[in-house]
Amino acid sequence: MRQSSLVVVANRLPIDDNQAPDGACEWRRSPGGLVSALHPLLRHTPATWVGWAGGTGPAPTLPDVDGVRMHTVPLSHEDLRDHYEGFSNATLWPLYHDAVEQPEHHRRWWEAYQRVNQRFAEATAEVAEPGAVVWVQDYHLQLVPGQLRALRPDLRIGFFLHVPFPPPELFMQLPRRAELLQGMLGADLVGFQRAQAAHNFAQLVTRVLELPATDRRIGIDDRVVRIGAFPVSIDTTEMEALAARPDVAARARRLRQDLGDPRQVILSVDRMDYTKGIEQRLKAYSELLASGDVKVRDTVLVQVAMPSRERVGQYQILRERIEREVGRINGEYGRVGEPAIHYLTQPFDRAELAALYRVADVMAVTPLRDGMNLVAKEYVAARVDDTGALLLSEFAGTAAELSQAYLVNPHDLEGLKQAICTALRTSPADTTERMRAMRAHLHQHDIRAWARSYLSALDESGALVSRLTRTDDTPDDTIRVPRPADRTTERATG
Ligand SMILES: O=P(O)(O)OC[C@H]1O[C@H](O[C@H]2O[C@H](CO)[C@@H](O)[C@H](O)[C@H]2O)[C@H](O)[C@@H](O)[C@@H]1O
Ligand SMILES: O=c1ccn([C@@H]2O[C@H](COP(=O)(O)OP(=O)(O)O)[C@@H](O)[C@H]2O)c(=O)[nH]1
Repeated sequence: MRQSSLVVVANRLPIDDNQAPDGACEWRRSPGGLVSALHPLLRHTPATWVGWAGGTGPAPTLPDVDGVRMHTVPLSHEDLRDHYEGFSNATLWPLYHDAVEQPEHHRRWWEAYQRVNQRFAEATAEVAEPGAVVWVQDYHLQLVPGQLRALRPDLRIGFFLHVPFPPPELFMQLPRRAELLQGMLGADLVGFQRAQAAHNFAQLVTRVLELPATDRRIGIDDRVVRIGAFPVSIDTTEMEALAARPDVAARARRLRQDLGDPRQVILSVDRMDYTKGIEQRLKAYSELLASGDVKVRDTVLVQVAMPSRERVGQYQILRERIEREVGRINGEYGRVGEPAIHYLTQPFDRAELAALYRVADVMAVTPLRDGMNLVAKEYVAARVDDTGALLLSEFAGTAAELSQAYLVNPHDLEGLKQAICTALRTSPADTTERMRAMRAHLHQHDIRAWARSYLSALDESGALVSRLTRTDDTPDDTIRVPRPADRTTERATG
Protein backbone atom coordinates (compact mmCIF):
# COMPACT_ATOMS: atom_id res chain seq x y z
CA MET A 1 0.00 0.00 0.00
CA ARG A 2 1.43 3.41 -1.05
CA GLN A 3 1.47 5.92 1.78
CA SER A 4 1.21 9.73 1.81
CA SER A 5 2.41 12.49 4.09
CA LEU A 6 -0.91 14.34 3.65
CA VAL A 7 -4.21 12.50 3.84
CA VAL A 8 -7.62 14.14 3.45
CA VAL A 9 -10.54 12.12 4.79
CA ALA A 10 -14.07 13.06 3.74
CA ASN A 11 -17.30 11.16 3.37
CA ARG A 12 -17.23 11.87 -0.36
CA LEU A 13 -14.41 11.49 -2.85
CA PRO A 14 -14.17 14.43 -5.26
CA ILE A 15 -15.67 12.26 -7.99
CA ASP A 16 -18.99 10.52 -7.95
CA ASP A 17 -20.16 7.47 -9.85
CA ASN A 18 -22.35 8.57 -12.74
CA GLN A 19 -23.98 7.15 -15.85
CA ALA A 20 -23.45 9.34 -18.93
CA PRO A 21 -26.52 10.08 -21.11
CA ASP A 22 -25.07 7.82 -23.84
CA GLY A 23 -24.78 4.95 -21.32
CA ALA A 24 -20.99 5.25 -20.97
CA CYS A 25 -19.37 5.08 -17.53
CA GLU A 26 -18.08 8.35 -16.21
CA TRP A 27 -17.24 9.97 -12.91
CA ARG A 28 -18.44 13.50 -12.29
CA ARG A 29 -17.33 16.05 -9.76
CA SER A 30 -19.26 15.28 -6.57
CA PRO A 31 -22.01 17.69 -5.52
CA GLY A 32 -21.71 20.30 -2.80
CA GLY A 33 -19.37 22.87 -1.35
CA LEU A 34 -16.94 20.56 0.45
CA VAL A 35 -15.69 19.14 -2.84
CA SER A 36 -15.84 22.58 -4.53
CA ALA A 37 -13.50 23.86 -1.81
CA LEU A 38 -11.06 20.98 -1.42
CA HIS A 39 -10.73 19.68 -4.96
CA PRO A 40 -9.08 22.77 -6.53
CA LEU A 41 -6.92 23.13 -3.47
CA LEU A 42 -5.38 19.69 -3.56
CA ARG A 43 -4.89 19.31 -7.31
CA HIS A 44 -1.36 18.18 -8.17
CA THR A 45 -0.46 17.93 -4.48
CA PRO A 46 1.07 14.62 -3.43
CA ALA A 47 -1.79 13.58 -1.17
CA THR A 48 -4.30 10.79 -0.70
CA TRP A 49 -8.05 11.43 -0.44
CA VAL A 50 -9.89 8.76 1.55
CA GLY A 51 -13.64 8.68 0.86
CA TRP A 52 -16.72 7.02 -0.53
CA ALA A 53 -17.32 6.85 -4.29
CA GLY A 54 -21.07 7.38 -4.20
CA GLY A 55 -22.52 3.85 -4.71
CA THR A 56 -22.76 0.58 -2.79
CA GLY A 57 -20.87 -2.69 -3.06
CA PRO A 58 -17.16 -3.36 -3.33
CA ALA A 59 -14.84 -0.35 -3.41
CA PRO A 60 -13.89 0.49 -7.01
CA THR A 61 -10.23 1.05 -7.78
CA LEU A 62 -9.92 4.58 -9.08
CA PRO A 63 -7.10 6.28 -10.94
CA ASP A 64 -5.44 9.35 -9.45
CA VAL A 65 -7.55 12.46 -10.00
CA ASP A 66 -5.45 15.50 -10.92
CA GLY A 67 -2.46 13.86 -9.26
CA VAL A 68 -4.29 13.09 -6.00
CA ARG A 69 -4.55 9.42 -5.01
CA MET A 70 -8.12 8.15 -4.50
CA HIS A 71 -8.56 5.61 -1.70
CA THR A 72 -12.12 4.31 -1.72
CA VAL A 73 -14.01 3.23 1.39
CA PRO A 74 -16.86 0.84 0.49
CA LEU A 75 -20.38 1.30 1.86
CA SER A 76 -22.97 -1.47 1.89
CA HIS A 77 -26.66 -0.81 1.34
CA GLU A 78 -27.16 -0.82 5.15
CA ASP A 79 -24.23 1.58 5.69
CA LEU A 80 -25.65 3.98 3.13
CA ARG A 81 -29.10 3.84 4.70
CA ASP A 82 -28.06 4.03 8.36
CA HIS A 83 -24.81 6.01 8.30
CA TYR A 84 -25.18 8.49 5.40
CA GLU A 85 -28.94 8.86 5.06
CA GLY A 86 -29.72 8.06 8.69
CA PHE A 87 -27.39 9.31 11.40
CA SER A 88 -25.53 11.84 9.22
CA ASN A 89 -28.42 13.33 7.29
CA ALA A 90 -31.54 12.67 9.35
CA THR A 91 -30.07 13.08 12.87
CA LEU A 92 -27.01 15.36 12.77
CA TRP A 93 -27.80 17.49 9.70
CA PRO A 94 -31.20 18.80 10.91
CA LEU A 95 -29.98 19.18 14.49
CA TYR A 96 -26.92 21.18 13.42
CA HIS A 97 -29.12 23.42 11.26
CA ASP A 98 -31.28 24.82 14.06
CA ALA A 99 -33.58 21.76 13.91
CA VAL A 100 -35.53 23.42 11.09
CA GLU A 101 -36.70 19.84 10.46
CA GLN A 102 -37.16 17.36 13.29
CA PRO A 103 -34.01 15.23 13.93
CA GLU A 104 -34.67 11.49 14.24
CA HIS A 105 -32.90 9.18 16.69
CA HIS A 106 -32.44 5.44 16.09
CA ARG A 107 -30.01 3.15 17.86
CA ARG A 108 -29.31 1.23 14.63
CA TRP A 109 -28.16 4.46 12.96
CA TRP A 110 -25.70 5.14 15.77
CA GLU A 111 -24.24 1.63 15.43
CA ALA A 112 -23.75 2.20 11.71
CA TYR A 113 -22.17 5.60 12.37
CA GLN A 114 -19.59 4.03 14.72
CA ARG A 115 -18.92 1.15 12.33
CA VAL A 116 -18.45 3.32 9.24
CA ASN A 117 -16.30 5.85 11.11
CA GLN A 118 -14.09 2.96 12.30
CA ARG A 119 -13.76 1.77 8.68
CA PHE A 120 -12.67 5.24 7.58
CA ALA A 121 -10.16 5.40 10.47
CA GLU A 122 -8.68 2.02 9.52
CA ALA A 123 -8.45 2.95 5.83
CA THR A 124 -6.70 6.18 6.79
CA ALA A 125 -4.27 4.42 9.14
CA GLU A 126 -3.20 2.22 6.19
CA VAL A 127 -2.40 5.06 3.79
CA ALA A 128 -0.80 7.61 6.16
CA GLU A 129 2.98 7.49 6.29
CA PRO A 130 4.68 7.74 9.72
CA GLY A 131 4.14 11.22 11.19
CA ALA A 132 1.76 12.22 8.36
CA VAL A 133 -0.79 15.03 8.60
CA VAL A 134 -4.38 13.83 8.36
CA TRP A 135 -7.23 16.28 7.73
CA VAL A 136 -10.65 14.82 8.59
CA GLN A 137 -13.71 16.62 7.19
CA ASP A 138 -17.23 17.15 8.42
CA TYR A 139 -20.08 15.77 10.47
CA HIS A 140 -20.20 12.32 8.86
CA LEU A 141 -16.84 11.49 10.46
CA GLN A 142 -16.82 13.04 13.92
CA LEU A 143 -15.57 9.85 15.60
CA VAL A 144 -12.65 9.37 13.18
CA PRO A 145 -10.12 11.65 14.96
CA GLY A 146 -10.44 9.64 18.21
CA GLN A 147 -10.48 6.25 16.48
CA LEU A 148 -7.48 7.19 14.35
CA ARG A 149 -5.47 8.45 17.32
CA ALA A 150 -6.02 5.06 19.02
CA LEU A 151 -4.65 3.28 15.92
CA ARG A 152 -1.88 5.74 15.00
CA PRO A 153 -0.73 8.05 17.80
CA ASP A 154 2.16 9.23 15.58
CA LEU A 155 -0.15 11.22 13.26
CA ARG A 156 -0.94 14.93 13.36
CA ILE A 157 -4.73 15.03 13.11
CA GLY A 158 -6.95 17.95 12.10
CA PHE A 159 -10.73 18.03 12.00
CA PHE A 160 -12.84 20.63 10.16
CA LEU A 161 -16.61 20.97 10.42
CA HIS A 162 -18.23 22.46 7.29
CA VAL A 163 -21.68 22.85 8.84
CA PRO A 164 -22.76 24.96 11.84
CA PHE A 165 -22.00 23.57 15.30
CA PRO A 166 -25.19 24.06 17.30
CA PRO A 167 -25.74 25.81 20.62
CA PRO A 168 -25.71 23.60 23.74
CA GLU A 169 -29.54 23.55 24.04
CA LEU A 170 -29.74 21.69 20.72
CA PHE A 171 -26.62 19.52 20.93
CA MET A 172 -27.66 18.27 24.38
CA GLN A 173 -30.59 16.45 22.71
CA LEU A 174 -28.19 13.92 21.17
CA PRO A 175 -28.31 10.61 23.06
CA ARG A 176 -24.59 9.96 22.28
CA ARG A 177 -23.37 13.55 22.79
CA ALA A 178 -20.36 12.62 24.97
CA GLU A 179 -18.97 10.12 22.43
CA LEU A 180 -19.31 12.64 19.59
CA LEU A 181 -17.40 15.32 21.50
CA GLN A 182 -14.74 12.83 22.56
CA GLY A 183 -14.34 11.69 18.96
CA MET A 184 -13.65 15.25 17.78
CA LEU A 185 -11.18 15.77 20.62
CA GLY A 186 -8.99 13.03 19.12
CA ALA A 187 -7.79 15.82 16.79
CA ASP A 188 -4.95 18.26 17.53
CA LEU A 189 -6.93 21.09 15.90
CA VAL A 190 -10.71 21.35 15.56
CA GLY A 191 -11.78 23.99 13.03
CA PHE A 192 -15.19 25.57 12.50
CA GLN A 193 -16.63 28.05 10.00
CA ARG A 194 -17.49 30.67 12.62
CA ALA A 195 -16.23 31.77 16.02
CA GLN A 196 -19.69 31.15 17.52
CA ALA A 197 -19.37 27.45 16.67
CA ALA A 198 -16.01 27.20 18.46
CA HIS A 199 -17.61 28.91 21.44
CA ASN A 200 -20.53 26.43 21.43
CA PHE A 201 -18.07 23.53 21.26
CA ALA A 202 -15.99 24.82 24.21
CA GLN A 203 -19.13 25.28 26.31
CA LEU A 204 -20.31 21.75 25.56
CA VAL A 205 -16.95 20.18 26.31
CA THR A 206 -16.98 21.89 29.72
CA ARG A 207 -20.58 20.91 30.43
CA VAL A 208 -20.65 17.33 29.11
CA LEU A 209 -17.06 16.15 29.60
CA GLU A 210 -16.08 18.48 32.46
CA LEU A 211 -12.82 19.39 30.73
CA PRO A 212 -11.05 22.76 31.05
CA ALA A 213 -11.91 24.69 27.87
CA THR A 214 -11.65 28.18 26.41
CA ASP A 215 -12.71 29.26 22.91
CA ARG A 216 -9.12 28.50 21.80
CA ARG A 217 -7.79 25.55 23.81
CA ILE A 218 -9.10 22.43 25.52
CA GLY A 219 -7.08 20.21 27.85
CA ILE A 220 -7.64 16.45 27.57
CA ASP A 221 -5.40 13.79 29.16
CA ASP A 222 -1.88 15.10 28.64
CA ARG A 223 -2.73 16.95 25.41
CA VAL A 224 -4.00 20.36 24.37
CA VAL A 225 -6.54 20.47 21.55
CA ARG A 226 -6.72 23.81 19.78
CA ILE A 227 -9.98 25.10 18.38
CA GLY A 228 -10.84 28.08 16.17
CA ALA A 229 -12.73 29.60 13.25
CA PHE A 230 -11.43 29.13 9.69
CA PRO A 231 -14.10 30.32 7.21
CA VAL A 232 -13.84 28.27 4.04
CA SER A 233 -13.68 29.98 0.65
CA ILE A 234 -13.38 29.52 -3.11
CA ASP A 235 -10.68 29.70 -5.76
CA THR A 236 -11.47 33.34 -6.50
CA THR A 237 -9.09 33.80 -9.42
CA GLU A 238 -10.22 30.56 -11.04
CA MET A 239 -13.89 31.65 -10.93
CA GLU A 240 -12.96 35.11 -12.22
CA ALA A 241 -11.00 33.64 -15.10
CA LEU A 242 -13.87 31.29 -15.94
CA ALA A 243 -16.43 34.10 -15.88
CA ALA A 244 -14.22 36.31 -18.07
CA ARG A 245 -13.75 33.62 -20.75
CA PRO A 246 -15.20 34.75 -24.11
CA ASP A 247 -17.24 31.54 -24.51
CA VAL A 248 -18.75 32.02 -21.04
CA ALA A 249 -19.58 35.68 -21.80
CA ALA A 250 -21.19 34.58 -25.10
CA ARG A 251 -23.14 31.87 -23.28
CA ALA A 252 -24.38 34.47 -20.77
CA ARG A 253 -25.64 36.70 -23.60
CA ARG A 254 -27.42 33.74 -25.17
CA LEU A 255 -28.98 32.75 -21.85
CA ARG A 256 -30.38 36.26 -21.42
CA GLN A 257 -31.93 36.10 -24.87
CA ASP A 258 -33.37 32.65 -24.12
CA LEU A 259 -34.93 34.10 -20.97
CA GLY A 260 -36.76 36.63 -23.17
CA ASP A 261 -34.41 39.59 -22.59
CA PRO A 262 -36.06 40.62 -19.33
CA ARG A 263 -35.11 43.87 -17.63
CA GLN A 264 -33.87 41.94 -14.59
CA VAL A 265 -32.88 38.38 -13.76
CA ILE A 266 -32.95 36.97 -10.24
CA LEU A 267 -30.97 33.74 -9.72
CA SER A 268 -30.86 31.16 -6.94
CA VAL A 269 -28.62 28.07 -6.98
CA ASP A 270 -29.12 25.54 -4.21
CA ARG A 271 -28.88 21.88 -3.41
CA MET A 272 -32.50 20.85 -2.88
CA ASP A 273 -32.33 21.10 0.89
CA TYR A 274 -34.78 22.37 3.50
CA THR A 275 -31.97 24.44 5.03
CA LYS A 276 -31.68 26.56 1.88
CA GLY A 277 -34.93 28.49 2.38
CA ILE A 278 -36.26 27.74 -1.13
CA GLU A 279 -39.90 27.54 -0.04
CA GLN A 280 -39.75 30.81 1.92
CA ARG A 281 -38.20 32.54 -1.11
CA LEU A 282 -40.88 31.19 -3.45
CA LYS A 283 -43.60 32.41 -1.11
CA ALA A 284 -42.09 35.90 -1.01
CA TYR A 285 -41.75 35.95 -4.80
CA SER A 286 -45.28 34.74 -5.30
CA GLU A 287 -46.64 37.52 -3.05
CA LEU A 288 -44.61 40.12 -4.98
CA LEU A 289 -46.13 38.85 -8.23
CA ALA A 290 -49.59 38.95 -6.68
CA SER A 291 -49.18 42.53 -5.48
CA GLY A 292 -47.72 43.67 -8.81
CA ASP A 293 -44.43 44.77 -7.21
CA VAL A 294 -42.72 42.36 -9.60
CA LYS A 295 -44.00 41.79 -13.15
CA VAL A 296 -43.34 38.66 -15.17
CA ARG A 297 -42.44 40.50 -18.36
CA ASP A 298 -39.90 42.68 -16.52
CA THR A 299 -38.29 40.19 -14.18
CA VAL A 300 -37.60 36.46 -14.26
CA LEU A 301 -36.55 34.18 -11.46
CA VAL A 302 -34.20 31.31 -12.33
CA GLN A 303 -34.16 28.65 -9.61
CA VAL A 304 -31.52 25.91 -9.92
CA ALA A 305 -32.31 23.20 -7.36
CA MET A 306 -29.89 20.31 -7.62
CA PRO A 307 -31.50 17.13 -6.20
CA SER A 308 -29.79 15.95 -3.03
CA ARG A 309 -30.10 13.01 -0.58
CA GLU A 310 -33.05 11.84 -2.59
CA ARG A 311 -33.89 8.78 -0.53
CA VAL A 312 -34.23 10.68 2.75
CA GLY A 313 -37.95 11.19 3.48
CA GLN A 314 -37.68 14.89 4.41
CA TYR A 315 -35.94 15.62 1.09
CA GLN A 316 -38.58 13.77 -0.92
CA ILE A 317 -41.36 15.72 0.78
CA LEU A 318 -39.49 18.99 0.22
CA ARG A 319 -39.08 18.33 -3.50
CA GLU A 320 -42.79 17.54 -3.90
CA ARG A 321 -43.76 20.73 -2.08
CA ILE A 322 -41.37 22.92 -4.09
CA GLU A 323 -42.48 21.46 -7.40
CA ARG A 324 -46.14 21.93 -6.53
CA GLU A 325 -45.49 25.57 -5.58
CA VAL A 326 -43.42 26.32 -8.73
CA GLY A 327 -46.24 24.78 -10.80
CA ARG A 328 -48.83 26.88 -8.99
CA ILE A 329 -46.87 30.12 -9.41
CA ASN A 330 -46.19 29.48 -13.10
CA GLY A 331 -49.82 28.50 -13.66
CA GLU A 332 -51.08 31.64 -11.97
CA TYR A 333 -48.61 34.28 -13.15
CA GLY A 334 -46.82 32.89 -16.21
CA ARG A 335 -47.82 33.42 -19.85
CA VAL A 336 -47.24 31.29 -22.92
CA GLY A 337 -43.46 31.32 -23.46
CA GLU A 338 -42.98 33.47 -20.32
CA PRO A 339 -42.87 31.41 -17.13
CA ALA A 340 -42.58 33.38 -13.88
CA ILE A 341 -39.96 30.92 -12.63
CA HIS A 342 -37.43 28.97 -14.68
CA TYR A 343 -37.01 25.89 -12.52
CA LEU A 344 -34.07 23.58 -13.27
CA THR A 345 -33.07 20.45 -11.39
CA GLN A 346 -30.22 19.18 -13.51
CA PRO A 347 -26.71 19.71 -12.12
CA PHE A 348 -24.75 22.37 -14.01
CA ASP A 349 -21.04 22.34 -14.66
CA ARG A 350 -18.93 25.25 -13.55
CA ALA A 351 -18.79 27.01 -16.94
CA GLU A 352 -22.60 26.99 -17.18
CA LEU A 353 -22.89 28.21 -13.58
CA ALA A 354 -20.40 31.01 -14.30
CA ALA A 355 -22.55 32.06 -17.29
CA LEU A 356 -25.66 32.04 -15.07
CA TYR A 357 -23.86 34.14 -12.45
CA ARG A 358 -22.99 36.65 -15.18
CA VAL A 359 -26.63 36.88 -16.25
CA ALA A 360 -28.01 37.44 -12.74
CA ASP A 361 -28.70 41.06 -11.78
CA VAL A 362 -29.74 39.81 -8.34
CA MET A 363 -28.43 36.64 -6.70
CA ALA A 364 -30.76 35.47 -3.93
CA VAL A 365 -28.98 33.28 -1.35
CA THR A 366 -31.41 33.02 1.54
CA PRO A 367 -30.81 29.83 3.57
CA LEU A 368 -32.45 29.40 6.96
CA ARG A 369 -29.05 28.20 8.20
CA ASP A 370 -25.88 27.36 6.25
CA GLY A 371 -22.34 26.52 7.38
CA MET A 372 -20.89 28.83 4.72
CA ASN A 373 -22.54 28.86 1.24
CA LEU A 374 -19.97 28.97 -1.51
CA VAL A 375 -22.53 29.87 -4.18
CA ALA A 376 -22.68 33.40 -2.72
CA LYS A 377 -18.89 33.71 -2.95
CA GLU A 378 -18.82 32.29 -6.48
CA TYR A 379 -21.38 34.87 -7.62
CA VAL A 380 -19.29 37.72 -6.27
CA ALA A 381 -16.12 36.37 -7.90
CA ALA A 382 -17.93 35.96 -11.24
CA ARG A 383 -19.09 39.62 -11.33
CA VAL A 384 -15.92 40.74 -13.05
CA ASP A 385 -17.50 44.10 -14.01
CA ASP A 386 -18.40 44.90 -10.37
CA THR A 387 -22.16 44.92 -11.06
CA GLY A 388 -24.92 42.82 -9.47
CA ALA A 389 -26.67 42.69 -6.12
CA LEU A 390 -26.17 39.86 -3.63
CA LEU A 391 -29.19 39.24 -1.41
CA LEU A 392 -27.83 37.19 1.48
CA SER A 393 -29.31 35.50 4.55
CA GLU A 394 -27.96 36.59 7.92
CA PHE A 395 -27.90 32.89 8.78
CA ALA A 396 -25.34 31.83 6.15
CA GLY A 397 -21.72 31.66 7.34
CA THR A 398 -20.90 33.90 4.38
CA ALA A 399 -22.79 36.81 5.97
CA ALA A 400 -20.06 37.19 8.61
CA GLU A 401 -17.64 38.05 5.80
CA LEU A 402 -19.70 39.65 3.03
CA SER A 403 -21.33 42.32 5.15
CA GLN A 404 -21.80 44.60 2.11
CA ALA A 405 -24.43 42.21 0.71
CA TYR A 406 -28.12 43.08 1.13
CA LEU A 407 -28.60 41.12 4.33
CA VAL A 408 -31.97 39.61 5.14
CA ASN A 409 -33.72 37.43 7.72
CA PRO A 410 -35.37 34.72 5.56
CA HIS A 411 -37.88 33.88 8.32
CA ASP A 412 -39.33 37.39 8.01
CA LEU A 413 -41.57 37.21 4.94
CA GLU A 414 -42.23 40.97 4.73
CA GLY A 415 -38.52 41.68 5.25
CA LEU A 416 -37.64 39.20 2.52
CA LYS A 417 -40.09 40.80 0.07
CA GLN A 418 -38.73 44.25 0.85
CA ALA A 419 -35.13 43.07 0.45
CA ILE A 420 -35.91 41.53 -2.97
CA CYS A 421 -37.45 44.87 -4.06
CA THR A 422 -34.49 46.83 -2.67
CA ALA A 423 -32.01 44.60 -4.50
CA LEU A 424 -34.00 44.97 -7.74
CA ARG A 425 -34.30 48.75 -7.48
CA THR A 426 -31.00 49.81 -5.99
CA SER A 427 -28.79 52.26 -7.89
CA PRO A 428 -25.89 50.96 -10.01
CA ALA A 429 -23.52 53.15 -7.97
CA ASP A 430 -24.59 51.46 -4.73
CA THR A 431 -24.28 47.90 -6.09
CA THR A 432 -20.88 48.67 -7.61
CA GLU A 433 -19.52 50.04 -4.36
CA ARG A 434 -20.75 46.99 -2.46
CA MET A 435 -19.57 44.53 -5.09
CA ARG A 436 -16.07 46.05 -5.19
CA ALA A 437 -15.70 45.70 -1.43
CA MET A 438 -16.88 42.07 -1.49
CA ARG A 439 -14.60 41.19 -4.40
CA ALA A 440 -11.62 42.73 -2.61
CA HIS A 441 -12.45 40.61 0.44
CA LEU A 442 -12.54 37.41 -1.64
CA HIS A 443 -9.18 38.22 -3.18
CA GLN A 444 -7.63 38.31 0.26
CA HIS A 445 -9.64 35.44 1.70
CA ASP A 446 -9.64 32.75 -0.96
CA ILE A 447 -9.38 28.99 -0.67
CA ARG A 448 -5.58 29.11 -0.42
CA ALA A 449 -5.73 31.59 2.44
CA TRP A 450 -8.15 29.20 4.18
CA ALA A 451 -5.83 26.22 3.71
CA ARG A 452 -2.81 28.27 4.75
CA SER A 453 -4.41 29.45 7.96
CA TYR A 454 -5.78 26.00 8.88
CA LEU A 455 -2.77 23.90 7.90
CA SER A 456 -0.21 26.25 9.41
CA ALA A 457 -2.15 26.12 12.69
CA LEU A 458 -2.15 22.31 12.45
CA ASP A 459 1.43 21.86 11.35
CA GLU A 460 3.44 24.69 12.82
CA SER A 461 6.57 23.77 10.86
CA GLY A 462 4.87 25.30 7.76
CA ALA A 463 6.19 22.45 5.59
CA LEU A 464 2.72 21.33 4.62
CA VAL A 465 1.50 24.64 3.27
CA SER A 466 4.44 24.93 0.92
CA ARG A 467 3.50 21.55 -0.56
CA LEU A 468 0.11 22.77 -1.86
CA THR A 469 0.68 23.32 -5.56
CA ARG A 470 -0.65 26.38 -7.39
CA THR A 471 -2.25 25.55 -10.77
CA ASP A 472 -3.90 27.90 -13.21
CA ASP A 473 -5.75 25.42 -15.41
CA THR A 474 -9.47 24.77 -14.92
CA PRO A 475 -10.23 21.23 -13.75
CA ASP A 476 -12.62 19.09 -15.80
CA ASP A 477 -16.04 18.33 -14.34
CA THR A 478 -16.17 14.87 -15.89
CA ILE A 479 -13.60 12.08 -15.77
CA ARG A 480 -14.18 8.94 -17.82
CA VAL A 481 -12.85 5.72 -16.30
CA PRO A 482 -13.97 2.12 -16.80
CA ARG A 483 -16.68 0.98 -14.41
CA PRO A 484 -15.75 -2.20 -12.49
CA ALA A 485 -17.92 -5.13 -13.63
CA ASP A 486 -19.29 -5.83 -10.12
CA ARG A 487 -20.23 -2.23 -9.35
CA THR A 488 -23.82 -1.53 -8.37
CA THR A 489 -25.28 1.88 -9.12
CA GLU A 490 -27.49 2.42 -6.09
CA ARG A 491 -27.50 6.16 -5.81
CA ALA A 492 -27.45 8.40 -2.78
CA THR A 493 -28.14 11.68 -4.49
CA GLY A 494 -29.13 13.27 -7.80
O1 LIG B 1 -22.42 15.05 0.17
P1 LIG B 1 -23.86 15.50 0.05
O2 LIG B 1 -24.75 14.83 1.03
O3 LIG B 1 -24.34 15.38 -1.38
O4 LIG B 1 -23.91 17.06 0.39
C1 LIG B 1 -23.06 18.01 -0.22
C2 LIG B 1 -22.21 18.75 0.81
O5 LIG B 1 -23.11 19.52 1.63
C3 LIG B 1 -22.58 20.16 2.79
O6 LIG B 1 -21.76 21.28 2.43
C4 LIG B 1 -21.19 22.14 3.41
O7 LIG B 1 -19.90 22.54 3.05
C5 LIG B 1 -19.77 23.72 2.29
C6 LIG B 1 -18.27 24.01 2.14
O8 LIG B 1 -17.67 24.21 3.39
C7 LIG B 1 -20.47 24.90 2.96
O9 LIG B 1 -20.37 26.06 2.15
C8 LIG B 1 -21.94 24.54 3.16
O10 LIG B 1 -22.58 25.59 3.89
C9 LIG B 1 -22.08 23.25 3.94
O11 LIG B 1 -23.45 22.88 3.96
C10 LIG B 1 -21.83 19.14 3.62
O12 LIG B 1 -21.31 19.76 4.78
C11 LIG B 1 -20.76 18.43 2.82
O13 LIG B 1 -20.11 17.45 3.62
C12 LIG B 1 -21.43 17.74 1.64
O14 LIG B 1 -20.46 17.09 0.83
O1 LIG C 1 -25.82 22.65 -10.49
C1 LIG C 1 -24.97 22.90 -9.64
C2 LIG C 1 -25.28 23.51 -8.40
C3 LIG C 1 -24.26 23.77 -7.50
N1 LIG C 1 -22.98 23.45 -7.79
C4 LIG C 1 -21.88 23.75 -6.85
O2 LIG C 1 -22.18 23.19 -5.58
C5 LIG C 1 -21.55 23.96 -4.57
C6 LIG C 1 -22.56 24.24 -3.47
O3 LIG C 1 -21.85 24.62 -2.32
P1 LIG C 1 -22.48 25.47 -1.16
O4 LIG C 1 -21.39 25.74 -0.20
O5 LIG C 1 -23.15 26.70 -1.69
O6 LIG C 1 -23.61 24.58 -0.49
P2 LIG C 1 -23.71 23.00 -0.15
O7 LIG C 1 -24.41 22.37 -1.32
O8 LIG C 1 -22.34 22.48 0.04
O9 LIG C 1 -24.56 22.95 1.08
C7 LIG C 1 -21.04 25.24 -5.22
O10 LIG C 1 -19.64 25.19 -5.36
C8 LIG C 1 -21.73 25.23 -6.58
O11 LIG C 1 -20.97 25.83 -7.62
C9 LIG C 1 -22.67 22.84 -8.99
O12 LIG C 1 -21.48 22.56 -9.26
N2 LIG C 1 -23.67 22.59 -9.89
